[in-house]
Amino acid sequence: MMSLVTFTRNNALPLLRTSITVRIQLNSASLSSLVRLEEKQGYAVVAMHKPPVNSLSLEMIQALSESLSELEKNKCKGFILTSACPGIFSAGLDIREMYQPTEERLKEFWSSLQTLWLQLYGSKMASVALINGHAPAGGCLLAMCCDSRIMVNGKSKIGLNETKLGIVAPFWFKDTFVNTIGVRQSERALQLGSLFTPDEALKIGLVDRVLPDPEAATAVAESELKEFLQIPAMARYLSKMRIREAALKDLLENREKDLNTFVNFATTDAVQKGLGIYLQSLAKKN
Ligand SMILES: CCCCC/C=C\CCC/C=C/CC(=O)SCCNC(=O)CCNC(=O)[C@H](O)C(C)(C)COP(=O)(O)OP(=O)(O)OC[C@H]1O[C@@H](n2cnc3c(N)ncnc32)[C@H](O)[C@@H]1OP(=O)(O)O
Repeated sequence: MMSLVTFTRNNALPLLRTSITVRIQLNSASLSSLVRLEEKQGYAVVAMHKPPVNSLSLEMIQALSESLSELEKNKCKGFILTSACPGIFSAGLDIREMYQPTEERLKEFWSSLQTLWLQLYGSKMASVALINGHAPAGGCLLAMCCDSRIMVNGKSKIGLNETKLGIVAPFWFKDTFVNTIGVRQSERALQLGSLFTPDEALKIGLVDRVLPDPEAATAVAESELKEFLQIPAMARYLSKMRIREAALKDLLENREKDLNTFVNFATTDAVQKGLGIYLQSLAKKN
C-alpha cells in the first residue's frame, strides 16, 4: 500500500526555552495521504492535500484528527495548518457527505467533525493557519481554531457562508466565530453568509495579517508561530482556555443533542433540495 503520509525530515531542535528537545517521530503507516506532515525545527507543518478543493469528507476529517493525535503523541509544541492545493485552503465540509446520505455515515461524519473541532480548538499546541486560498464555512472554522491566521492576498475569500446554502452554522461554529470577531460582526455575517476578501477579513479581525504572496505569508506564519512558542507553554494554553473553555464545554456536554439536531436538520426535504441545487450550481460552473 502507498505510504499514507508524506514526510520531510529535518534535524529537530527545540524552539522553546521551556521545552525539552523534541524529535517528532511521526508514524507514517497509520496516517492518510490526505494530510501531509512536515517536520520542522521544533514544530510541524500540517498541509491538507485532497485535490481539487480540500473538501472535508469523513476521511479527510479523520485524517486531520489522526495527524493532530500523532503530533500530540510526539509532544510537538506547535504547527502551521495550511493547504498543499494551490489557491484553496479548504472548501469546507464535503457537501456530498450531507446530500442523500445514509444515516450511519452522516452520524459518523458529524461525530468526527465534532471530535476534530474539540481537538483543534482545545489544542495545547500553538497553531497558525496559513490561509493560502479560499476558506469558506468549514475551511474558515479550521482557520479560526488556530491561534493566529495569516492570509495570502488575492481573490480568495473567507467566512461562514452556510446560509447561502440554506443551512445553519451549528452553535459551536457560531461560538468560534463570536470568539474571533465579536458578537455584532458575527450576527451580521452569519445571517448574510458573508465571504470576506483578505483585506475585509483583516479589518474585522477574522485574519491577523495579509501578505502579498505565499512565500511572504509562509515566512510570517513561521515567525508568528515562533513568537507563540516562546511564551511559557502552560501559561499560554491556560490563557487561551480562558477564552475557549465555555464553548468547548458546551459541545462536550451536548454532543449527542448536537448530533441529533444535525441529522434531523440535514435530512429534511428542504435542506436536501437546497444542497442538491447548490451542488448542481457548483458542477454547472465547470
Ligand atoms: C437549526 C440547527 C442547525 C444545526 C446544524 C445543521 C446544519 C449543518 C450545518 C453544516 C455546516 C456546514 C459547513 C460547510 O462547510 S458547508 C460547505 C460550504 N462550502 C462552500 O460553500 C464552498 C463551495 N465551493 C466553492 O465555492 C468553490 O468550489 C471554491 C471553494 C471557491 C473553489 O472554486 P474553484 O477553484 O473554482 O473550484 P470549483 O468550484 O470548480 O470546484 C472544483 C470541484 O470541487 C467541488 N466542490 C467544491 N466545493 C465542494 C464542497 N464543499 N464539497 C464537495 N465538493 C465541492 C465542485 O463541485 C467541483 O467538482 P467537479 O469538478 O466535479 O465539478
